[in-house]
Amino acid sequence: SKNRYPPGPPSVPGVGHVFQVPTTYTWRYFEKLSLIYGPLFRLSLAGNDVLVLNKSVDAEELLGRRSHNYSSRPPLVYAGKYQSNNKRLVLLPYGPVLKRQRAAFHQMLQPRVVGAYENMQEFESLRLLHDIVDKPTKAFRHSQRFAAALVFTLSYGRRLQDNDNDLDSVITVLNGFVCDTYPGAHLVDTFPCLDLLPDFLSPWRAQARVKHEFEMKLYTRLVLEVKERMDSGKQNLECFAARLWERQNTETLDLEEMSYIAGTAFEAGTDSTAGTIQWFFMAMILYPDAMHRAQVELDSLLGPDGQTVPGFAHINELPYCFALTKEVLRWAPAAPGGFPHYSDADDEYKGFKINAKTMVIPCIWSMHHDPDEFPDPYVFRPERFLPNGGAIENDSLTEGHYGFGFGRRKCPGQYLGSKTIWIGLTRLLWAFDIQPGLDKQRKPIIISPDNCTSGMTSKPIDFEMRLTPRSDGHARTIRREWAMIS
Ligand code: HEM
Repeated sequence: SKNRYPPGPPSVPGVGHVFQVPTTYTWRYFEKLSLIYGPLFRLSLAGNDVLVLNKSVDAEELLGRRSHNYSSRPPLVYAGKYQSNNKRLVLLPYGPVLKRQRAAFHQMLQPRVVGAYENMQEFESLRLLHDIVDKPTKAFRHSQRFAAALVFTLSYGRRLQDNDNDLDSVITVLNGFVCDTYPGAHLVDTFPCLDLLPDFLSPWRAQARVKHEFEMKLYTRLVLEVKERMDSGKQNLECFAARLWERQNTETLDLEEMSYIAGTAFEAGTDSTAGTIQWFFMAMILYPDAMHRAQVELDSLLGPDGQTVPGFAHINELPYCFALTKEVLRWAPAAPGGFPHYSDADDEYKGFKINAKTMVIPCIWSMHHDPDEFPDPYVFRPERFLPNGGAIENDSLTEGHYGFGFGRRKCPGQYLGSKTIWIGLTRLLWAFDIQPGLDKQRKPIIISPDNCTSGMTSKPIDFEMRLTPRSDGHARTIRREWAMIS
């Protein structure tokens, strides 16, 4: 029948599944439902249709091949209208503003261009190693700084200051934003009629506006600083914000939009990249055999004495490190619940009706733990990505998993992000033995991937670990190389 909808759990008249869908760790709930109702199921949030996709074939078909219909985002009153003044790329509906902003991203982040950032990635990853040699207990913080420093330089054409004020500010923005955008986080997003209530009955509105002002102050200051440096003519600035100022002559980008475009690169690139590195630390503690195999590969190429730091020049000769990077992106996707897409028109798929204005959630967690596609999906096993007799040159860090999303909304930072992860992980594996922290009885502290944050992105909650240089030679090389370039 034309009116047959995908299956789903029984719902309550009027509100649908509003009170059944948890507001945290939703991907785990979706995975459970998919075992009962199948890979494609439907929920209703107070009359708004939600379609959850748990198999990659369905996501590739709907969000990929039918992307003309599934490339919008569900309207968010709190985070979209009030917090972002409808200008933040990641929440924009499909249309001319989104296309303009994505074109700006594409100019800076397309595969042809990202090769030019390798020096910067090698520089910052050496700093990461040096920071850890200096203060090994702060590895989480160092990995956050590593991720942020790269996108900061790319966005604003200068290095992130050592006092880290800008890093702290963007982390404050992000910690709020990844929760505020989560489906069900704010009642007004489920019941938009609440936006009709006056301010004195809607304290959330003032709260969202305060957040807007905070992030505007930060992002506007940063793009205006770039303009000042351009006007002073002292530097030939090669950065995202400078390109945006140049485009202003031909396009109508207002200051707020420019601030959000550059700021989005800073925030989107920091959170997901740092989170992935933190998941890597956990994987190495839980699966030490994978770490040792990668170290054997590195030592047989570069020698065991730690005299040569691996770099992009070695990427094709380190297939296991390449596969390990992909396995981290699969095993613990940075955005496990996926970013919701939104349909524009009615559609039919596999005999099911999909209404216009359906929120379509590609549950990356379920797809990456689908045993038909990834046998033993909960086990961390880089071997599953080892090129089968083929050469690594023909492989890609962004293919074979769904960590960067789908279709026309697929992550524009995927090429930069995946290479940042590769250089970060490969150098960490070369430099350190990563082991669990010890409790008071000197027994290894047990850690679990279940102990993670919940929001649009997810990362492990900070845990104790020991990072020890693999030899004095490794530590000496890191100090020497850093002294030479810093
Ligand atoms: C390991 C690193 C990264 C991961 C795992 C990741 C993952 C994702 C995912 C899953 C999406 C949603 C795609 C969809 O809607 O289907 C996304 C969107 C986005 N990412 Fe990334 N990302 C990473 C790094 C970056 C970097 C480095 C940047 C920028 C410099 C970036 C900028 C963005 C932007 C702007 C969007 C929104 C795109 C849109 O709505 O059209 N990401 N990312």
